[in-house]
Amino acid sequence: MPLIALLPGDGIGPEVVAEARRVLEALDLDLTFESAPVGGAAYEALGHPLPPSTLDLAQRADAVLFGAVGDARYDSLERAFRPEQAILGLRKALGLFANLRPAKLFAGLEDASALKPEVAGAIDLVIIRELNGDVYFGEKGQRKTADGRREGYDIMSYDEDQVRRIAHVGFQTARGRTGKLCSVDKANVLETSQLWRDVVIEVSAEYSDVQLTHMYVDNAAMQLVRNPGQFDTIVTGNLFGDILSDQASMCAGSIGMLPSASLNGTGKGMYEPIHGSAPDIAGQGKANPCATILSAAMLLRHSLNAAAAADRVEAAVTAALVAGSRTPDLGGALSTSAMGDAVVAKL
Ligand SMILES: NC(=O)C1=CN([C@@H]2O[C@H](COP(=O)(O)OP(=O)(O)OC[C@H]3O[C@@H](n4cnc5c(N)ncnc54)[C@H](O)[C@@H]3O)[C@@H](O)[C@H]2O)C=CC1
Ligand SMILES: CC(C)CC(=O)C(=O)O
Ligand SMILES: [Mg+2]
Repeated sequence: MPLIALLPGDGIGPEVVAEARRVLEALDLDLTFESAPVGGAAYEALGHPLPPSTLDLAQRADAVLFGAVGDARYDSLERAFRPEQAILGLRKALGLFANLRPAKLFAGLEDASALKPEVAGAIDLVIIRELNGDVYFGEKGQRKTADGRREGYDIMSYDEDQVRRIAHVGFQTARGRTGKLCSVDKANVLETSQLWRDVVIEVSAEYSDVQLTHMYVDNAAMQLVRNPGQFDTIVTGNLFGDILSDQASMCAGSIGMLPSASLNGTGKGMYEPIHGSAPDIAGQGKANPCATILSAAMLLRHSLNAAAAADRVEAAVTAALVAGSRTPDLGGALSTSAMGDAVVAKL
């Protein structure tokens, strides 16, 4: 019986994870669930954002369903104790180097997109974001310059093995879709990106069936709103992927719609919406649970080998949206749990 670790976290995390759990339970798949605190909730309960008991559960489980972490009230803590360190720590400890962030416009959401309907309608892409390296995991700190001024620093780096393994994920993903891979970097300025580009080109020799292009990240940000339909698979680093996926979400209607899968090549994975803990709407029943429900579908597909069940969940989300079910971010008035009800009713 597969064990799913539920790590709801902070803010809207518990609200959206509760709905995704209901959807998974409604499938009657014989899953077991175990929950543990993470982020600010874990700091309050156990004095650390990623306590050993939570990490142990994540390591024992077949898959992890994660909500979100973070709240301004922890922003003055020493960095090691801040909620966000929990998500970074889990990604590192579980070796989750490949983050898949699909962005497509669900039927009927053209009016929710920030783009013109005819532009938004073409969006169907996946961002493959490297998740274990880059500036997020480099040496960082604050120090004093020789003349006594404060200076902050974060080292950006990738080694060739890190780039190679995510490049393979990019090429393989593109191969399974329309065969177009766009590698996004900043090779005109950054040495980290130059190595990235060189290694991606080397790996491309093994994928002659995939059409590889390169784009600078600033242009990619612009092209995503100008013509998102030109992209199929994007492979990029941790920082650029983080930013571009939030942007892509709004092209597709709402940040409350985008799921993600974080994988390490073993079949085990962590699944989470791309959004954060949204303190501005937490506790008000306004959060859109679809990103987390769709993350649960990715969990079924990638970790439990249950593609038919994943298809069922995705079809139920589509059917609920087509029937007009909308949370406030999509221009509707349904509460988080009413949106969950609408999806469960369509399973
Ligand atoms: N993976 C994680 O746990 C992440 C955590 N964070 C943390 O979350 C906290 C808030 O960060 P923000 O920059 O405000 O980003 P955020 O993604 O939490 O919120 C940005 C905006 O999107 C809205 N939003 C987000 N999810 C939504 C949903 N499901 N339905 C409807 N509206 C939604 C929020 O209300 C807010 O206006 C911070 O502490 C941050 O560090 C941020 C991003 C990812
Ligand atoms: C809080 C960050 C570490 C994570 C983030 O913004 C993301 O993964 O999208
Ligand atoms: Mg982010």
